[in-house]
Amino acid sequence: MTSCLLSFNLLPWRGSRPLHVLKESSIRCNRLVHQYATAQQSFEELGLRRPVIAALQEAFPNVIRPTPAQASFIPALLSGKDILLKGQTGSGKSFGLLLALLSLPRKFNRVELDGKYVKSSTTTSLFIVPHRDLALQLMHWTASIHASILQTGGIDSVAQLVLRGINPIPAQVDKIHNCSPHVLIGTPQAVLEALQLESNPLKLPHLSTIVVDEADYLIQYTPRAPDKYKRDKFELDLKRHPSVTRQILDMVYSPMRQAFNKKKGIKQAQEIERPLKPMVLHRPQLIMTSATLKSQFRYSVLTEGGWFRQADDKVTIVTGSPSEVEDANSVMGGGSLVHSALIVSDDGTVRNIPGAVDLPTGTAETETTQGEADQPVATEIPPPSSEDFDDFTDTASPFNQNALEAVATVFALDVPRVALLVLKAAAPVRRAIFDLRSLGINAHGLDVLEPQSGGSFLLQRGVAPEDNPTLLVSTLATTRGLDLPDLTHVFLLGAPTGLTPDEYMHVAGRTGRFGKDGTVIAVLEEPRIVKDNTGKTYNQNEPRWIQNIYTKIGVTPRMVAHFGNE
Ligand SMILES: Nc1ncnc2c1ncn2[C@@H]1O[C@H](COP(=O)(O)OP(=O)(O)OP(=O)(O)O)[C@@H](O)[C@H]1O
Repeated sequence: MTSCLLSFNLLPWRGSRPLHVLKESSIRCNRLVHQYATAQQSFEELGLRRPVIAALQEAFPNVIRPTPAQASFIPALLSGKDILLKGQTGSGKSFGLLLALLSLPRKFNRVELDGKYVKSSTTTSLFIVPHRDLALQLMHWTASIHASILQTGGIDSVAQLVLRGINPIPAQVDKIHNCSPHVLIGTPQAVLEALQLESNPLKLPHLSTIVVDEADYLIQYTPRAPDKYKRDKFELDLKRHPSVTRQILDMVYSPMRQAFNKKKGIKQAQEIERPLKPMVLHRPQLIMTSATLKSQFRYSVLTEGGWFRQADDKVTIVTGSPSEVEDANSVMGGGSLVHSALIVSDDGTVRNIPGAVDLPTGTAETETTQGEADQPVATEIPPPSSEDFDDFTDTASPFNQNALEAVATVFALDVPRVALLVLKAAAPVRRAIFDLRSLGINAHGLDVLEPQSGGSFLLQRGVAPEDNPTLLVSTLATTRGLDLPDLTHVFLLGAPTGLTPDEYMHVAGRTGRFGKDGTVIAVLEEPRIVKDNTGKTYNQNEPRWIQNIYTKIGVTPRMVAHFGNE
């Protein structure tokens, strides 16, 4: 406890929050984003604390001024507003949110120490992310910034993790209990487990802020189905089996809603107004973000959950799209993404998808209008724990070897340093690595904790040697939000039925970030009849599925030069 009491001074800014500086309905708000996007504000002007900015400049000298997205949401966050934030992949959302959370005034409790009551810092914000590697990435950014603050205290008082599969949750909770971090970063399942412990030190309703990153992945929502019966059924399922993140948010916001409703006799979820007692009054500011927050998601979380404040001027909706980006080189997410797809026949021949063109085409990521019934379901899948791979020589591979060979060919010819191969959500990563290594590829499971397996690219911004490029292998479940600055190519192995344009865009968005170019190549099987797990047969047409996605996101595929189109 003592070290923590000493080190909370690390973040000494305790000025009162400015009053709501932005007054906008969601529509007016979009205009405001546009205005911000062209303004050349500094981090200081946005309200970040000076020590945080100084440490940022020391730790990340390339981060000179805010991105348009950051310029839009940082002032809103610091003014205490709830925020729904949609911004292009690689536009600095997670990074900027972290900077803003580090700039929030620290919260304090009175605790008994040696018979006296002293002020002790408590956790100020909770940052919920979908998977372990993203949590580790945020922690690494925080640690780099913290290391650059001259007036040092322990990193534990600034940020801590709550994650499954590293230390037992009770041990992590004890650490939080002994020294509350300013920002707690965790995955939903681990946070829920921590909350369910008797010794739970996380007083969620006392937090200043809760951030849900990749929110449309973590929170299911009622689809825009034309059929009322289907909608009602979906709603009922949601109530019966809420996702873990829904459960966490309900734990925080439902009691307040009920208290308010009881007091006011109002049935609908309402904003808790000033006249209530302070204990009931406080509700953590809520921020949800993703590159793909569809209007139906926004509507759903703003109305159904009862989590967001209801008053218009207390919720900021920030939506970003490439059309708002005027100078591609001056902002992130402005690089050009090239999309390609290869079709692999059973005889091993490989051709480009019909309609692929020979000329470079820019990206045109637009909001999609597809039905939203196929939402991805967030699952926490542990990454491969070790690089000592089993010998699979005597067992049949579930992977199409011709498809892996196509990946290996493009990788060998085109990838200068590092590429990412994304498999279906539950695919056996270790087996894929074994197969790729048999083809002579320097393949590793993407694992932030292993330097060879992504850690050096992800955390230390290391540069992969050109003489032996690396192919990192991960799954659709574990790539969201990850930032691999050196990445030039993303391979998507197959197009699982149900892959949504949103999921595709998140995968594609691992490259082509901060003004750099990137290439996304889907490697697909010929249309065929396949059996599902229950033995039922269905038509699998991966090329058509990907073509539909291209149409919905408005891109024209480009030919991969080494292969023909017949
Ligand atoms: N203002 C800035 N100037 C330059 N680089 C920045 C700035 N802000 C963030 N970055 C860098 O941009 C990268 C991407 O940021 P981040 O992961 O936050 O993007 P994102 O919008 O959350 O992406 P995604 O939607 O894919 O999760 C990081 O490497 C970060 O260091």
